[in-house]
Amino acid sequence: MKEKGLLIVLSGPSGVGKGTVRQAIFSRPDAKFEYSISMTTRKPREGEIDGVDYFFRSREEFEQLIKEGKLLEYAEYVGNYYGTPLDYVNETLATGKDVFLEIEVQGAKQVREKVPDGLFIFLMPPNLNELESRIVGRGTESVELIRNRMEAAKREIELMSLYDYIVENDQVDLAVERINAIVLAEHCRSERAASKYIKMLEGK
Ligand SMILES: Nc1nc2c(ncn2[C@@H]2O[C@H](COP(=O)(O)OP(=O)(O)O)[C@@H](O)[C@H]2O)c(=O)[nH]1
Ligand SMILES: Nc1ncnc2c1ncn2[C@@H]1O[C@H](COP(=O)(O)OP(=O)(O)O)[C@@H](O)[C@H]1O
Repeated sequence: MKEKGLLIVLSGPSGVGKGTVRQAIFSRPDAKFEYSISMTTRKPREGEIDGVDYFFRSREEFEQLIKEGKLLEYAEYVGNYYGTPLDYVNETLATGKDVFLEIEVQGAKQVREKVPDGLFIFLMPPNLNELESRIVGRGTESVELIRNRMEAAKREIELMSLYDYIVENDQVDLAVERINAIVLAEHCRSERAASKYIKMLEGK
């Protein structure tokens, strides 16, 4: 039987750079993980494609999926639902591939409870001033909302003890290297996983 893949969860406070780091990981031709495309009820932004960036669904459709137990986790974030399709994760892990989730902290907490042997990585800002500049720099929020975001970020940072590793996102490329190194180290911890990794290096 094939050894199951590793479930890798990248989370962290809003505005820390989760989406940016995830895109950098998957824009590399040698990306070793499978990205789980999330479902959301938020409207597509310009250039976003259904089935590539997200599976865009109506609230009714999303609530039906919740009822049917089709989501590994879900959360409501700034007025929209976001969730991880369960079947894709299970089926991909069963083929021995590592699955990568980039999700906000409430969802990550649910995954920690359901998949305790996953690899949980918390992305940290270098400091709170820098986090605030990134939220402001993104230009999507009003002054009032930025204050709320900063308060929420402090509460989100308190949840970091639920994670296996903390990665500082001072520079995107460095954060990507750290994440890749952590996954490699995790594979080396178990002998069976190490033999799987050797097979991967051999291209089998
Ligand atoms: N719980 C959960 N959060 C998700 C999922 N997919 C994306 N997110 C998070 O939802 C938040 C909002 O994402 P998005 O609307 O793309 O806006 P962004 O703030 O520009 O990244 C980000 O923190 C994502 O990490 C998911 O499947 N589940
Ligand atoms: N290492 C970094 N240094 C400087 N700016 C960054 C870095 N990582 C992300 N950013 C910027 O911070 C803002 C928030 O990033 P984003 O990926 O949307 O965060 P999140 O997905 O965690 O909410 C974006 O404008 C992005 O370009």
